[in-house]
Amino acid sequence: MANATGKKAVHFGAGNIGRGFVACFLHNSGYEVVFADVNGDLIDTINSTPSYKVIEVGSEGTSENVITNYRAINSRTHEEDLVEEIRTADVVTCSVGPNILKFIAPVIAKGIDRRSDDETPLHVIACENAIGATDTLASYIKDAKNTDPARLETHHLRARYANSAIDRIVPAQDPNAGLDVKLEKFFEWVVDKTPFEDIGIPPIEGIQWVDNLEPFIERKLYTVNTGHATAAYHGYYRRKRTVYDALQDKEIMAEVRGALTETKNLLVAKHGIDEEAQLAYMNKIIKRIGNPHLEDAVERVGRAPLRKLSRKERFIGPAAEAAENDMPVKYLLDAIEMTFRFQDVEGDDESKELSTIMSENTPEDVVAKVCGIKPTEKIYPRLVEVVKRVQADSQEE
Ligand SMILES: NC(=O)c1ccc[n+]([C@@H]2O[C@H](COP(=O)([O-])OP(=O)(O)OC[C@H]3O[C@@H](n4cnc5c(N)ncnc54)[C@H](O)[C@@H]3O)[C@@H](O)[C@H]2O)c1
Ligand SMILES: O=P(O)(O)OC[C@@H](O)[C@@H](O)[C@H](O)[C@H](O)CO
Repeated sequence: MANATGKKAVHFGAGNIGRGFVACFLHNSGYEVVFADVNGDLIDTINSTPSYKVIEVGSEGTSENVITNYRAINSRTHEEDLVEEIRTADVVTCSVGPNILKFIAPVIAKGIDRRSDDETPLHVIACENAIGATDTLASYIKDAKNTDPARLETHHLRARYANSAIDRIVPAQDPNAGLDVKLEKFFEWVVDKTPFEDIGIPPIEGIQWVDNLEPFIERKLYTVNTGHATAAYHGYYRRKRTVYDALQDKEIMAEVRGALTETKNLLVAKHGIDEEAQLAYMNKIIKRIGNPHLEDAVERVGRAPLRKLSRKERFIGPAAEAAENDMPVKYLLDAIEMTFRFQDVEGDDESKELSTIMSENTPEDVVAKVCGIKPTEKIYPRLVEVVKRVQADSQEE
């Protein structure tokens, strides 16, 4: 909905990818950005800082982008203000983490419900590392707890939802850097255009609009994130500080190449991606995650191991599907084992929960609960063996 000052986007999650990528592209496309977050200090800093820098770093040197025209609202303490912003926004985006989508859904539902059926519907795009993240958000928004079932029939007149695949490495930032964000130069933001076709796609420069997102999101998650996480978990186990440090170790590099060769075989067979093109993509990704300028800590990349060990995620997703098709999964299983060993890491609640789950459950129950894999699936006995090995080592320690 265009207002007197131009286009407006509400973005949930003013963290690394939010400030460094999504808001930067929205700003460069002429949007005013209203950040919604729950971190009070961050909200205050955003509201008292009129501009911040997005700093791209790489072997080609450094370049800077200055971001202005934004505000922030605390979604915990100022819900009514946020509902009004959503009522009058053109776009809602988010990068809060896949497990947080259920918490942001109620306020988005209220904002959508207040919109007029006669205006252009709100464009909603979740920017998370997860397959179908916008669909997940939409299902929470449309849940009877958040939207009156009687209003669902006309909901499409007030909001439309498009899945996306977002790719840019944004490491944890220097705590003294204020709002500035240091990140890699490379970016890719691919969005399904089909839900917006009859209402017009939002004019966000840099988005690649596609008809079929599945190959893009699977290629991204099963290459960038599988490779990144493989390096991080092997690196954590071998006490490396950053992903760059991990990749200097020849054995870890071989594990990363092995895992990405296994996902390459699956992606080529499943989506008909050209093998040479996927090999080139894989090599480019290995170079990107090994960017020495990013200082990307293994703990950030390995964060939330329970999420990363879940059914549709970067390891279990491709490993289960490849095993079902009798394709090799040795390196993926090595990486899965390292993920199960990522326990009790300071500042990572899921790594603590993982430790409890591992100590209180049989290997079979762990595979069922954590990975969502059934005994009838071909990968099942191999995962049980992995869990047994990790549990046995924990008992010895
Ligand atoms: N950092 C990257 O390289 C990168 C790249 C692509 C995609 N992503 C994805 O983007 C998402 C965010 O990652 P990040 O690295 O920016 O994390 P981050 O921790 O830097 O940012 C998350 C932000 O969400 C906020 N938040 C938490 N709960 C909230 C709530 N209920 N309402 C509003 N805000 C809330 C946090 O306060 C924080 O500011 C994840 O899904 C991640 O997988 C990250
Ligand atoms: O954000 P996560 O926890 O899903 O994964 C950690 C990193 O692999 C991820 O943030 C990458 O930096 C990003 O996906 C690159 O596009």
